Amino acid sequence: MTPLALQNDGGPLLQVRNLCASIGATPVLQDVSFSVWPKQIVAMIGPNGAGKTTILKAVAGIIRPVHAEIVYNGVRIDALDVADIVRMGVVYVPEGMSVFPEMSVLENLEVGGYLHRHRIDERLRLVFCLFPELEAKKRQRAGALSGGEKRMVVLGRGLMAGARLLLLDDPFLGLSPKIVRRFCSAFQELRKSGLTLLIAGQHVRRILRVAHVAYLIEDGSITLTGPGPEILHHHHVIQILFGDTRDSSQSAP
Ligand SMILES: Nc1ncnc2c1ncn2[C@@H]1O[C@H](COP(=O)(O)OP(=O)(O)OP(=O)(O)O)[C@@H](O)[C@H]1O
Repeated sequence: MTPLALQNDGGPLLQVRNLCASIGATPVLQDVSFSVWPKQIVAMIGPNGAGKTTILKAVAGIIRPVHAEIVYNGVRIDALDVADIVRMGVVYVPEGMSVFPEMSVLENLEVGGYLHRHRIDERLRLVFCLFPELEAKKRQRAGALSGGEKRMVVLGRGLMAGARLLLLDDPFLGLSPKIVRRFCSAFQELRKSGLTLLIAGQHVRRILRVAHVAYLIEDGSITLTGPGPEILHHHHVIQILFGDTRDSSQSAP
């Protein structure tokens, strides 16, 4: 896999400071600050409704924060449009398996690359290298794919957009343990090739096992930070996310 170049001077790739966001009149995030370093896998975990998706969408420019300073690769992005943020390499990959069902797998992937048409072949090679089954089915209707394959297309579309920082919203939702393992390997491959991943979601054990750094979000604020495997064993995380006092690494998922 070809390494992807980034102009980073050794500092954080993404710095979010004092992010406050509301949905309608309801405050959802309060003073969220965190950093993501290049080639890291960073996790955002927390109970339902804690604000994980809102953080990803604010970074991607999909939700306009009430207040924030968001710096990506040395450039302030919190007032930019979504398309400009995508062009810089920050790509939000939504949860779910939404594909254009009547279009082919290849056409679905090409839709993701419309902002970077000149490097479409290189990105297709990356997607097909990660998920050879998509290459084998590239002329088939995307609507006929399995759930796991559709999820590969959704991630593939994000890669086709030229992602350097992938914002992955609940990437394991609805997937079998076998496909979850495939995606974990794909994430590690992407990281080795130079990408940085910010993963939010409910499959906490899976996510924390691959995360260099994890942030626990509760009621719109960061309440705990640490290396992924350490957070997995933290008594507060076990209590609020697993609802018991057993060692969280021992049970599925
Ligand atoms: N479209 C919306 N309209 C109204 N409230 C919303 C909307 N989207 C999110 N919210 C509220 O914002 C808060 C944060 O939601 P968010 O989706 O960021 O949480 P989350 O941590 O990603 O949750 P989950 O793990 O359940 O996806 C929740 O209280 C939610 O009810």
